[in-house]
Amino acid sequence: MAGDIIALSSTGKEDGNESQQTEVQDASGISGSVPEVADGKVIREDVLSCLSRKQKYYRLVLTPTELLLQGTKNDSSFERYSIDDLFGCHTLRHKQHGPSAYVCFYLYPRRKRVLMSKEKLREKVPLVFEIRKPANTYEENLAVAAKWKEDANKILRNKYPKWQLHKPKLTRKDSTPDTSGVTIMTMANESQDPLDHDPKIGHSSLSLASCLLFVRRYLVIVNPVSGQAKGLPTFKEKVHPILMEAGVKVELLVTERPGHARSMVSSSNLSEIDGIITVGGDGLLYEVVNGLRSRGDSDRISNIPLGIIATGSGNGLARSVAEYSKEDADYLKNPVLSTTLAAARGKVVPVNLMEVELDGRKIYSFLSVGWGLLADIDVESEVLRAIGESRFTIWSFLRLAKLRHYKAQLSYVPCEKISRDELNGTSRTSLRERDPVFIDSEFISVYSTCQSYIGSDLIFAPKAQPGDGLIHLTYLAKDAGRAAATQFLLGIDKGAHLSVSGVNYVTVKEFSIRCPGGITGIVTIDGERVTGEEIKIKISPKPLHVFAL
Ligand SMILES: Nc1ncnc2c1ncn2[C@@H]1O[C@H](COP(=O)(O)OP(=O)(O)OP(=O)(O)O)[C@@H](O)[C@H]1O
Repeated sequence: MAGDIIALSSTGKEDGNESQQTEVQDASGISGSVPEVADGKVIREDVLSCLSRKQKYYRLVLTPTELLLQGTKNDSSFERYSIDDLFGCHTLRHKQHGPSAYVCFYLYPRRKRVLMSKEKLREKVPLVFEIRKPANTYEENLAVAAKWKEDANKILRNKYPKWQLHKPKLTRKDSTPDTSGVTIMTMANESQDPLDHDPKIGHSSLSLASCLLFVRRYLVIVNPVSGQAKGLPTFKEKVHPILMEAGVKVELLVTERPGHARSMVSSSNLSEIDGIITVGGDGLLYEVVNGLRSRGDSDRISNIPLGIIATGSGNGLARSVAEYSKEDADYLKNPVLSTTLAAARGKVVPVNLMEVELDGRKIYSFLSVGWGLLADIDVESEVLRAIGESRFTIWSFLRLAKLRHYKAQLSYVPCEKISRDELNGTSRTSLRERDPVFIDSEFISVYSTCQSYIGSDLIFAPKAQPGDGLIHLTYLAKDAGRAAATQFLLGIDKGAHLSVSGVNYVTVKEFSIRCPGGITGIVTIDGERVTGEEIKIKISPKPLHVFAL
């Protein structure tokens, strides 16, 4: 622990005053001026002792867009961190109650992991600085540390306005939402500490200096049996610490049975909840989306942003959202970190949602509606669940060997994006609708999605864009034959299935399937089996809002 620091200078420029060129001479040996910064503003700067680095002293500079570190005497270059990579800031104190206070910045920048590789991936870089002026009491040092924290959090709040939701209500004692008999644990309280046992900081002797000012409140729903049944430990060890760093207060629901999440979300008081995070797969998310949309109360509640921590065996929406926000590489390497940071950041993207009408019932689908070959494989291969993902390959061969055809009338309204050139600056709607199409035939498969990926590595609609209002529909009629069906299945992991001869691909705003005497065969909505006479699907006018970086 740094113990002999003397005469540190500090410059705090409240409310974005003009930058001053400040000379610093102190025990650190760092001298020189505050750098010219890109946006011309220095909000706060100081020379401080850094606990999370081997080198002790750094000049630390906070601007509205960057955190800069100058480490070496007479070195005018600065290590630069974008504010976009800052996910939280807290003040800390030593557990032995010395006079020093500390400020910690939680950064997750992209860095090269392997020396020769060009690939940069997100990685935690916590920066802990000691505030200790010779004559100051702990309270006085804490006041200086708190200024850094306030300034950093103010920048984040200005940049990400969702951070300010419900702020006035957060000062009162914890209250668990009315959960209609469902047990929800309040996870975070003053004694919990995102730093505890953090090996990257290497100072388990530090704890939070004052109680966390929670700026947002999330309901986290964990399916403990999803994927490899590691949902709960994953949440506790990898997700919750990052949410705490970002000042998120967590209400936790661990599901006990199928349908639990849906009943909880559809009936509880969610008025103080700023986001719902699912830790599981698409099945858990399906329950949450339908539970939310079944509520009769305000649009704000049914449109609460959703976060998806992908720990299930099917994570199509999480993968699609990572692609929309250009976080693919990070997602593929570490889906839990990538999706947790998105939830912690609080930024959202609009995501297409389909409204499915099935014999008078309304069901919401964020991923896919399938009938025929793909739906058969998805559902019937459940009997081989124990063997993992290879169940799909085995069942595909079985179904191709005994190809089935289903008689129906498929109708759809083709719809496409109007190019920017055609729009030419006018405020016309960007979708063009064409005349309805009716096809009476025997079908091998009808499959639709409104996202790019339908599984972690199945790119079904490469051209899908977030919230573009389009359903991507494919169908194979009987005369396409087995060869086309085989090519179709083989091409899905690369998006090559759409160019197979005999595969029809259209973008639509609505479609329906009618069978004489009711739909035969299996119909799936987001992988869940449904039954009915007639099914009508259209794009929902209200998209989902999903956390994305
Ligand atoms: N505690 C529980 N016990 C058993 N099933 C549950 C529980 N909680 C939720 N479920 C059900 O588990 C199903 C699958 O959940 P989820 O999508 O999170 O995991 P998954 O591993 O991706 O599963 P799948 O491969 O079936 O999609 C959901 O339909 C949900 O209703």
